[in-house]
Amino acid sequence: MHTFDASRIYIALDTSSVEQARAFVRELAPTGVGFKVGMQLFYQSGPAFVKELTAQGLQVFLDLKFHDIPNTVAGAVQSIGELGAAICNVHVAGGLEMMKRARQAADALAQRAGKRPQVIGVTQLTSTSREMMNEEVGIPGDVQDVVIRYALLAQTAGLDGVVASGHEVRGIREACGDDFVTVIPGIRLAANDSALIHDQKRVMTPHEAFQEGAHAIVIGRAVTQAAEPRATVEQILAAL
Ligand SMILES: O=c1ccn([C@@H]2O[C@H](COP(=O)(O)O)[C@@H](O)[C@H]2O)c(=O)[nH]1
Repeated sequence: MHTFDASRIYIALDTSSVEQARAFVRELAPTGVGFKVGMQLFYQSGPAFVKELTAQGLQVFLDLKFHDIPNTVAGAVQSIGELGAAICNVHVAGGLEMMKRARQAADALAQRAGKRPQVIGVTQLTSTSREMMNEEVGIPGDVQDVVIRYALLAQTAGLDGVVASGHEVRGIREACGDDFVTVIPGIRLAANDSALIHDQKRVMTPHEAFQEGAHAIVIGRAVTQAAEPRATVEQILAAL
């Protein structure tokens, strides 16, 4: 039996079929974890699968990373609002006005339905390295500095928090305060095993991310591609 609040861990359901996703949910829900539905699953299973999860009382992070003009993003938040997800997200790079409109749409939902998802901003993807950011995308400086700047902008817009890597959590908490939510993907069980890091660049173990002060973490392949996903989650929880 573990004392750690398992709902601070979201398992990324990046599966190629809804049946596969359901099988993971059946196996892992008893551990108390939440689930992240991203583009791969949402674009095939649609809102119905999100509702299916929230109707069971499961905690869902709907990771669709909206990035469009303010009016369209506000409409998107309104559309997904009634699915009952705990968290949804937008790209900070969409700008202040876009983020404000996303938050307003969530507030309008709270007025109508009595609750709303937390709206958080994606800073720099955990698959982005300093070289990629500087040379490919053309944003100069340290990733950490850019992420903190984005986090401050997200906070100014009224967002509840950000998605970042574990390497930036401490800086975000210092800049934005302890209540500003940090949700951390790029989680690997052995951060120094390059074969298991896949396309991620800024990685950390669950223990390290929570030590840094993460509010929640996202784990995908380290669990879903494990030989025994349930035992892997239990081991992570026991170590926390
Ligand atoms: O910066 C980001 C934002 C989102 N993600 C998402 O998290 C999971 C991570 O999956 P792993 O298999 O654990 O790498 C995935 O769904 C991404 O879309 C992210 O990795 N980084």
